Formats: sequence, structure tokens, C-alpha cells
Amino acid sequence: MALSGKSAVVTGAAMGIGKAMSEILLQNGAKVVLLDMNEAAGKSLQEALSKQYGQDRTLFLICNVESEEQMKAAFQKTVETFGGIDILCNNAGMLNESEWEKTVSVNLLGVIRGTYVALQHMNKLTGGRGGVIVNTASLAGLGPLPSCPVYTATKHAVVGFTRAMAGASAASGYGIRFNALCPGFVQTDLLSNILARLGPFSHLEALTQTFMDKGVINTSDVAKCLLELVTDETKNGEALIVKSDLKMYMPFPTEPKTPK
Ligand SMILES: NC(=O)c1ccc[n+]([C@@H]2O[C@H](COP(=O)([O-])OP(=O)(O)OC[C@H]3O[C@@H](n4cnc5c(N)ncnc54)[C@H](O)[C@@H]3O)[C@@H](O)[C@H]2O)c1
Ligand SMILES: CCCCC[C@H](O)CC\C=C/C=C/C=C/[C@@H](O)[C@@H](O)CCCC(=O)O
Repeated sequence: MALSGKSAVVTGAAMGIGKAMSEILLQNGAKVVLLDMNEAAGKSLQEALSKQYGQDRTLFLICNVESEEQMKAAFQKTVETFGGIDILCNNAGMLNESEWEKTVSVNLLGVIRGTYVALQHMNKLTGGRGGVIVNTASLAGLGPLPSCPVYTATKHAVVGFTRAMAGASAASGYGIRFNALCPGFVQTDLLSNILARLGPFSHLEALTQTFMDKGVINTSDVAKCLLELVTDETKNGEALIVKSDLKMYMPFPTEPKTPK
């Protein structure tokens, strides 16, 4: 998929990985709608990106992915402004094992909500022009982080949901590819205040640190992987792992054709 003229929506776009995703999409010719609940950071980023890439290439909309009303309004405004939606990055996420219900609401329900609201606009069967949806999971979506059991659960669910949607889309003719992005530790605010974020599992902070000591990558490393999943039209149902010493597609076992 060539990105020139394409329109993208990025959730959690104001900071961290979402900010890097927005930048690389703009660098490659797309128009980008930045969705985030952090109004100050979102407006500041839009101003900076507008100066760098042009006034008509970016739009910031304050939007909480937990809100069906706000998500529907944001996607409708995107279509009205840029004529449609070709790319969705369900990236917004949080980590707080004390606020575990909110963690589920943002990390999992927010991804499902973004997918289903976008389908109404992207699905070729209902007048859309197809495209690609990339869900930001995590390496913790493929293997457990003992200090973050609920976060781990949400990211495993995002991987499973993404792969199932990829199959549903291919079988139904939606014209939309679905892929998961599974980064290891990335230098963003999410890695700050770890003890507070681990809540009842803060006694496992040292264990988590042993994993982090294996390496922390930059948001730009993740953004390059996003670009690969967006532009390579052979990718559907994939989980792309990126960490300090490895970049690979998860080799999921294929279903046994017949019992042995
Ligand atoms: N940092 C890491 O080590 C790492 C590794 C793998 C995956 N991830 C995932 O990457 C994604 C982005 O995280 P990050 O590291 O950039 O963190 P971050 O905290 O730097 O950025 C998260 C952004 O999402 C926004 N956000 C949070 N809740 C929201 C909501 N309800 N509605 C709208 N926006 C919301 C925040 O305002 C912020 O701008 C998350 O899904 C996270 O789980 C992060
Ligand atoms: C407290 C910071 C949490 C950051 C969460 C981000 O999503 C980054 C996740 C980064 C790495 C996850 C690693 C998961 C590793 C598992 O696959 C497994 O190998 C480790 C489980 C522990 C064990 O080896 O038993």
C-alpha cells in the first residue's frame, strides 16, 4: 500500500509510540488524525506536525477510546475531513495493575471499539475502500509478564482478536488486513513509575527489571515496524515482534489438519 493520499487514524497519538507512528505515516505521505485524551499534548503535537508537514495533513481530536460516543464522532469527523479511512492504528493503552478494570477497558475494549467503529467506514461490503488495521499489542501479548497479569491478559486478547479479525475479514471480503504489533520494552512514559503501575505486584519489580535489562528500544524502531505492516499487503493475521535483539514474525502453530 502506497501511503500518498491515504488517511490514517492513530489512537494514543499524542505521546510515545503513537506519536512516532503518526510521524512516520506523515513522512510517507499519509494524512493523519491524532486521537488522544491528553488535549494539551495532542494540540501541541498537531501544531508541530502541521508546521512540518502542512496545515491540511493533520487533525487532532480529543477522544477517549473508552467512549463509544467519542470514538464514533472522531471517526465520522475523520471521514468528513479526509474523505475516508484507509489505516487505523489502535495504539492507545495503559498499564496499572491496581486499576485493572480500566486497563481492560482501555487496552482491550478500546481496541475492539476502534475496530468495530472503523469497520463501519472501511468495510468494502458497506461502501468503504478497505485498508489495514494495526493493533498495538506487546511482547506481553505472546508470553506472560508475571508482574503485570492483567496487562498481559489484555495484550494476549489483542493478539487473539487481531488474528480472528484477520480471518473473518479474509473470509468475508471486507478488504481490510489486520495485524498485531508486539514490541518489547520501549522508552516511553509507560515505563515510568513502574512500582505504582505494578500495584499488588510491585514486589516483582526486580524480576521485571531483569527483563528490561535485556534492552529497551526507541519508539522509532516500533514505527518502522508499523510502516512494514501497513505497506506490505501480504501481511494479514501477523504478530510482528520487535525488541532490542530481534525482529520477527511470530510463527504461530497451524491448526492440525487431521488428528494423528
Ligand atoms: N512502552 C512500552 O514498553 C510498550 C511495549 C509494548 C507495547 N506498548 C503499548 O504501546 C501502546 C502505546 O504505549 P506507549 O508506550 O506509547 O505509552 P505512553 O503512555 O507514552 O502513550 C500512551 C498514549 O495513549 C494515550 N491514552 C491512554 N489512555 C487513553 C484513552 N483511554 N483514550 C485515548 N488515549 C489514551 C495517552 O494519553 C498517551 O498519549 C500501548 O498500547 C502500550 O501497551 C508499550
Ligand atoms: C513494567 C513495564 C511493562 C511494559 C509492558 C510493555 O508492553 C513491554 C513488554 C515487554 C516485554 C515483555 C516480555 C514478556 C516476556 C514473556 O514472553 C516471557 O518470556 C517472560 C515471562 C517470565 C518468564 O520467563 O517466566
